[in-house]
Amino acid sequence: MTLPDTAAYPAGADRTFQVDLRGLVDLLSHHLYSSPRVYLRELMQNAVDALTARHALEPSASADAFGVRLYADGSVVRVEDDGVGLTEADVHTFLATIGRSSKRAEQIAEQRGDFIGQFGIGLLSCFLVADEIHVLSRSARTPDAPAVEWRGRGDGSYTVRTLPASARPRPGTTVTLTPRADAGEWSRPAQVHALARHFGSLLRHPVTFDDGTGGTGGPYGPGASVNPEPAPWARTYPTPGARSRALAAYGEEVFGFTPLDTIELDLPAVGLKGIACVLPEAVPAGRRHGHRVHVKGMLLSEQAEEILPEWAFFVRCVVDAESLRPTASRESLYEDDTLAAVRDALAERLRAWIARAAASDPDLLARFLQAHHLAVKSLAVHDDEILRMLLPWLPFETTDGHCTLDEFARTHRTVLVTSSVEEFRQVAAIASAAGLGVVNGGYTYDRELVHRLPEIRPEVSVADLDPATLTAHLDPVDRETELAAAAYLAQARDALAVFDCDVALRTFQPASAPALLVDSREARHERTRSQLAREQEGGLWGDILGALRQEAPRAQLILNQLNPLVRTAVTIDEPELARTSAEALYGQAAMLSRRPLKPAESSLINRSFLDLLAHALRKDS
Ligand SMILES: Nc1ncnc2c1ncn2[C@@H]1O[C@H](COP(=O)(O)OP(=O)(O)OP(=O)(O)O)[C@@H](O)[C@H]1O
Repeated sequence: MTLPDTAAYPAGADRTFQVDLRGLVDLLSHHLYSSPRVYLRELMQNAVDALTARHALEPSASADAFGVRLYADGSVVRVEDDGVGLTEADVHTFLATIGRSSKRAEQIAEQRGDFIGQFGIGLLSCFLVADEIHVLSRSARTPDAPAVEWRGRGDGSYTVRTLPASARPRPGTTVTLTPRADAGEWSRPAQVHALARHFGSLLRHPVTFDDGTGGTGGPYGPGASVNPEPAPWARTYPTPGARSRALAAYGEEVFGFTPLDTIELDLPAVGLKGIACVLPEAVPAGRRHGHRVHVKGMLLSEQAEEILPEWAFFVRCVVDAESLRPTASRESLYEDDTLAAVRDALAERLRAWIARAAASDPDLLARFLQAHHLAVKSLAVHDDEILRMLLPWLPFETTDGHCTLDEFARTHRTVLVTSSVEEFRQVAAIASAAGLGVVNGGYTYDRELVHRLPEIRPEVSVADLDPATLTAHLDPVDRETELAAAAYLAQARDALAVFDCDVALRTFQPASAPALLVDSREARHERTRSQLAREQEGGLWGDILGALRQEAPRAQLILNQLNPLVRTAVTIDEPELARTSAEALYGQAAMLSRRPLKPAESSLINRSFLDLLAHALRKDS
């Protein structure tokens, strides 16, 4: 089908895109803005940008010469500023042209960083709560220009008319919205006041709020200040202690927890100031927290993750920066070189705080590590400096209980480390009775970190604990005992051959432990693979598994000659009972290792228990 050309557009002529404003607003409200409440942030931000432009025009004016006045009485919301204002031509160019912003114009390119807005779409957010935007403005750049009135409607139409100067005697702009009934939630006076405080409490220009009651009926105004005090880090305090208490109290007010400590942030190069609050409790590793980011005082994002690296999940920050660039939604930051540099510099500040605590405040360091040792471990793995500073202080699970590596290395010049929690559980009691110092390397980062201990404590050596190391530390029994037990050991080996398990007799403490099953997870996997390969012999799968087969290390059941039960067991001359007792000892040692049991092992435990019970009952009857 060919569309007929209208007379205004001869065939082949260039045409102009039409914009369906309703569709565009719908898109913004569902995909760009998190909530209709952002309309107030956008209006306040435009007012603040207009003040910035006015100050550039009149540099000698004092900082509080120009301000912003908010008004909400339940039926209208008004934002009035003493900013640079607009002429009729400006209105056509900027207000009525979506995507065009005066803050991006060529001639002010060098000043662009002074403004928060730049995309030319922020005003559209007003359509989230109202069908019409009413603007009354008077230009400070062209003081003799008349006042101008613009009415923009959600259907895409607008009207402009000029008014006598008396309609707005002083330069500046007033934006008035009459919120729809369905937007009442965002336009009630108390709500507008709360939103204004939320977004604007750190703004540097005077911002006031009026609820239209003339100060008689309502809690605000006229002229109640939204930002009565400068940011807490910009105030002066009588003592450093008073300062840090005030910053901690602010952190608590903003985040709802009492910080373990408050770290001041100050990066003059990007005009950034703020605080990082150290969380008093551990958070799951890798959970990133949103930080509150203000740009030129205006709260843009409460969920900005980008300003700190991933490892810094033990703090939440509030910062106010001059030259970070928000994205169009304002809810995150534009990833550019400045943001990368800010992230690095803030990370450096956090490291410096850790270093200071390590060097001069052991109590703070201990409380910090108690809550955040996991975060610090993840950091130390990649950060040599943190590793050097903090590795000796980090807690580990060892055969001497939970202690720091430094404490542990004082009594164990050779530190052995297991590769899994399960191996540690198997050997801990026996290794410590044998005088070996073992650290549980099974938790994330731990084995890697323990192996790096000699970098900072060269006198200490670290080795992986394998079954052979442990067995070598268990005392062999004398020849005579070994010979006397030989028959029993042979029967036990035969009974346990199905589990690829060897049996040996040693003496070790504690004497109450009858047997120790020395095995490693890798060895077990290797044996499972070999077994599968044997079962599938000849098939394609069997060939593949067979090709992968290595010399599978065997498990070892080490019987304890010091244990009374074992002493009796090795003298059993009844073959069936000897087998059953060996199986029972194996089953008990496997259960003690707390690793998951294979079905064959569970049924072995079951069977040996019943056999032993039957044997005991037979004997009694
Ligand atoms: N209070 C105001 N005073 C003077 N000019 C204003 C005011 N509000 C809006 N404008 C003009 O209207 C233009 C469009 O505003 P809008 O909020 O849509 O976009 P922006 O602020 O430029 O960019 P962004 O989409 O990033 O907010 C602005 O660039 C500015 O020229």
